[in-house]
Amino acid sequence: MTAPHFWQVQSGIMDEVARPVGAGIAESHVQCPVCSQEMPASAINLHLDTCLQVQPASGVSVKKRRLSCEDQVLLARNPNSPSFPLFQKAKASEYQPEGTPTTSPFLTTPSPRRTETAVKGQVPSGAVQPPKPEELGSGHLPKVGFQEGQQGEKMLAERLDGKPLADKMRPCSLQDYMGQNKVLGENTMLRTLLQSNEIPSIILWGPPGCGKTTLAHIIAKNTHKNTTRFVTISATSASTNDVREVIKQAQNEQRLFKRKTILFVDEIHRFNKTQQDTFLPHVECGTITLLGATTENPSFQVNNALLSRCRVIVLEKLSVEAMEAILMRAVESLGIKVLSEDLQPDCRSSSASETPMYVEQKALTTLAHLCDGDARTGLNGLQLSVQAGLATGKDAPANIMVIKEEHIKEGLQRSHILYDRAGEEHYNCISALHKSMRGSDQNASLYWLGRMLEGGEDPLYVARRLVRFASEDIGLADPLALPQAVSTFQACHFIGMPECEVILAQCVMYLARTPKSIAVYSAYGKVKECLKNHKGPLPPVPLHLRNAPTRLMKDFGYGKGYKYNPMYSQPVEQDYLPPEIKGIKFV
Ligand SMILES: Nc1ncnc2c1ncn2[C@@H]1O[C@H](COP(=O)(O)OP(=O)(O)OP(=O)(O)O)[C@@H](O)[C@H]1O
Ligand SMILES: [Zn+2]
Repeated sequence: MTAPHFWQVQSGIMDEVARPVGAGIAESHVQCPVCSQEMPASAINLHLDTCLQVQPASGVSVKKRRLSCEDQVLLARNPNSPSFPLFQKAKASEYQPEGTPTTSPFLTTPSPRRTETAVKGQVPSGAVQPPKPEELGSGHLPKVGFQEGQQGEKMLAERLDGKPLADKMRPCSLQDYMGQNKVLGENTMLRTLLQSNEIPSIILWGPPGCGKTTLAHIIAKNTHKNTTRFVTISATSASTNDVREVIKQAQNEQRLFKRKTILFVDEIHRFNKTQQDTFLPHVECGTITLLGATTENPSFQVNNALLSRCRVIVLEKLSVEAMEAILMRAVESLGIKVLSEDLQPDCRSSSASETPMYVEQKALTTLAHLCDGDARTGLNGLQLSVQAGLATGKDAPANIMVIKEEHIKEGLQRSHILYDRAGEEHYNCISALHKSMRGSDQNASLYWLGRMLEGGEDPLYVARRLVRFASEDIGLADPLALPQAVSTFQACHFIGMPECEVILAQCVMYLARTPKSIAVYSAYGKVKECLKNHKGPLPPVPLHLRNAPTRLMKDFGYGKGYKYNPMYSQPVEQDYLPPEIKGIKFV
């Protein structure tokens, strides 16, 4: 999630000051493994370059030095080294809010956002037009170009420093916004509205990294700059007071300057219903145009009154083609060349004056498939792979660096599978598993199990569901199912993931194959129904069914007339239900 820890205000007339909500966030610090010096995570790679040269390359121990010479070399050159990914990952996940001062040379070049004021008034109003070169936003990196060998590498490393690549590549115009044709294609409602400069309140609903935040920014950029201002808050960090403050400012702007406010609320589902209510009157009277983004089904998570005043736009996971286009644009911006399968890099021309890195077309395609429609995962995966490539160094004979499929796979961890343990996806998948087993489809059942486990689901959560299924859907058709499921639960409890996955798979297949019966489940349902619908006091337990452990109870007639079945050789005629409900059939 993009979830900025502060809110920022942008306006076409002037860039208003971004005000942090709560304490500002400090950049995380890491310790240099070579000299043990502490520094911001964004500075570690540059520092390592010099630090490794300054430290003597012998085995002699130096004060404060912790790693051997071999360790340093491994660390610097080998992406498989256990300590290697630490830095890369810390860098990739590290969040740098807009405007945070940074030492990265890349970010000290004027960013298009900062030059925004210079181009005000030139932005075509309304209509979606190709951006002019000077308007190209932060989504365009200056290309690395053809640099002298080592220097080219260094430049590339600098391009990757600071903010995650995904943030740097965020498109600023619909031109660079890939996919989502169902909602943005020709003659779609949204495109028409954008072209006519009519922005309604909108809730953007879609999986992580599909472009909700990006689209909101593009929409905001498309509106009349001098009649609208754009404010961003994130429901993960903003309080109700922050919301009130935004609304107050919006009212002032409306009153004093006749300017409307577009308020983008990221992860709007994180606001509770009362907080959502705060917007309501202001959305209704038009002081605020609300753009909300959510990964959760808005019909559960967003206030009904608010929902009825917004259009819900459903964004989908990005297609593989859209992902490829997004990756290609990033690769181009970084000055990395793409190697198609038949095209081998020319060793002679890849001398000192060439761009330092290539990426195999196949590797890009693999990445586009693996990131499961999440552009942020895709771009960050690319960033990790390039950084790994830079650390590995050039291939000796050809003297070039090539990012291959295996580097990509290494860069992406299993977390790429779209699975939200707390959210809707969690319920969708368990429901799909339950229904597949009920339908005796062992194939589909196994698939849904895999989706959950590979996505990081708690195996005990799945096991508990299997226990319930064994009774609810199988019951007496196969009374062995229940002990199977209970054993599965216990086994998962003993051994945990990943070993318990096959145990769960065994049980899932057993439950899918075995005969089903809901007789017990529905019979018990009838009993509950009967109890719920009973009018007046519940009938007393018939005296003959009561136990009579004391003299007094016997005197009251407890147990009187009870026929003890084993004493009879014939079936016994005896009522076991109170007379009031005699004759009701549950089974
Ligand atoms: N349709 C797209 N076209 C081009 N780039 C995209 C697209 N969607 C996402 N991206 C890239 O992925 C990054 C993350 O996208 P964005 O923040 O818009 O996702 P999101 O849907 O808001 O995700 P989350 O719910 O996790 O906040 C962007 O910075 C951008 O670089
Ligand atoms: Zn150091």
